[in-house]
Amino acid sequence: MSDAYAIDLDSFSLCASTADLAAEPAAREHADCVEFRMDLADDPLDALATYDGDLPLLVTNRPRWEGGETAPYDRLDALAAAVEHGAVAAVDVELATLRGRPTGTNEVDAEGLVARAREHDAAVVASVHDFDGTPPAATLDLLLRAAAAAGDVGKLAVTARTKGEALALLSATHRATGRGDRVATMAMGEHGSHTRAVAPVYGSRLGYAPIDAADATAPGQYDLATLRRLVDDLL
Ligand SMILES: O=C1C[C@@](O)(C(=O)O)C[C@@H](O)[C@@H]1O
Repeated sequence: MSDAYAIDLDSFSLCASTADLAAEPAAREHADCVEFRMDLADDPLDALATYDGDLPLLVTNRPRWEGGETAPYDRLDALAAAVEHGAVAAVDVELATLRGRPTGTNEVDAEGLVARAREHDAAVVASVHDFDGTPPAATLDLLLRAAAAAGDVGKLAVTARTKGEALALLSATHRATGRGDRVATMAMGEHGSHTRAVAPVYGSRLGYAPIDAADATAPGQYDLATLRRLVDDLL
């Protein structure tokens, strides 16, 4: 990564989530970075090769087993190639991968990917997603602690089936920040939308929003301009 493209993980950064890097100019007004969803793009490495936008990139290549679209066979290799790009400031790696989930035919394993990221000064976002619900408080604490230890920031996206579950995620975020863990949190789904605006108040370092609401990459996301306004009003 070149210094011009750093993402500040010591304060809140808002990522415009997109599968189309050509949309970056439209994100500049409100976003601090772009989450490039490589798994949703047609030729992600080609798109990266020609990227010359202003915003730093966080690259994500989500496998199907964690709610994404990538077939597992080449996804870590593609991420390892991506972190060599000067605009890539961070890479998302699932905690399950970092914990040794088999990586199949990839030449690069999780350790190799992290080493490649380090070589190129790209931060590692260790991520956990629960698309079914929100685990009990003790599990939220364990997951956040483990994710924060495994990456430069530990990200936890759960699904809030009730407002109470959304509140449980906010409380876990508050506890994690209190014990010094660098985390990013959000509750997916209708009951969790407000956590995207409020979690940064409790220390969440990353938020995600589509430039247009129609292109949401997760349930319950606000569009980019709305989340920027809400977060800025609260922080
Ligand atoms: O992991 C995340 C968080 C997210 O799922 C969300 O709920 O905003 C959106 C994804 O694009 C991103 O990779």
